[in-house]
Amino acid sequence: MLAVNHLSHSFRNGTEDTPVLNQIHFDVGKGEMVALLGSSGSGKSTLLNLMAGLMKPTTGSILINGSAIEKMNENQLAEFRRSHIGFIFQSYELITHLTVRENVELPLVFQGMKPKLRREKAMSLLTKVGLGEKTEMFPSQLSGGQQQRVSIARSLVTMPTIVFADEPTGNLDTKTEKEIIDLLIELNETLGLTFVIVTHELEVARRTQRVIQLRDGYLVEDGAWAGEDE
Ligand SMILES: Nc1ncnc2c1ncn2[C@@H]1O[C@H](COP(=O)(O)OP(=O)(O)OP(=O)(O)O)[C@@H](O)[C@H]1O
Repeated sequence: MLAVNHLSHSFRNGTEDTPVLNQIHFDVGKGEMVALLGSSGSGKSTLLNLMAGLMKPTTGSILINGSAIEKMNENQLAEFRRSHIGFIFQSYELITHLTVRENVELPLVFQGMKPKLRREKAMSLLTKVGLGEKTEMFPSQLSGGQQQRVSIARSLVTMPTIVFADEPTGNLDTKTEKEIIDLLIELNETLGLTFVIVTHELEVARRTQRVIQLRDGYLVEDGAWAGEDE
């Protein structure tokens, strides 16, 4: 499903290379739900951006369903991301002048799907995430938790191979955070979707099956959640 092979990444500051990830190596199987945990600056976002094909690694490779994404050119990658990768952002990234339903339909518009079918798919997912009554509203008319539900529905509407989430509960209060985690777990269990969730919220890590911890660019733990400390 996902294989991260001896991945290292450095950023160039002027003439100096600053290593941010060092020899990161792990696999994620189909249907797994993994939390990627680490304190600020540990390299979580960089790793997520590499896995989602938003950046190319300095060395190492990332295989999704057996395809090495770092070897793809721009067009191949865009096409691959459209059909295989879902992404949930901390700040939702919804399009304000489109309705909730239109936002969820958008990835299917890019796939060239016919309006009737994409509308049905969007409505069905919006019902699943508890927004069946809000489909014709605009994002600004919804709460933060509801906007994140729209973003989740949008990330799943293409039935991607893997869904990456970047601090999906980072802007939410504790109660809403719990509801969003419950929803992600339910979607993982009922649809067999594979999730990698970047977080520094221990509550998220406590609830997933597996936690991968980064510290200063190194993978320091990989297994079931075992403690209170980061
Ligand atoms: N474009 C860049 N150029 C130079 N250095 C960068 C760049 N992006 C990130 N870094 C550095 O890489 C390191 C890891 O950053 P990253 O954003 O991956 O960490 P993080 O664990 O996601 O942190 P946070 O939880 O605060 O988002 C940091 O030291 C950061 O300063």
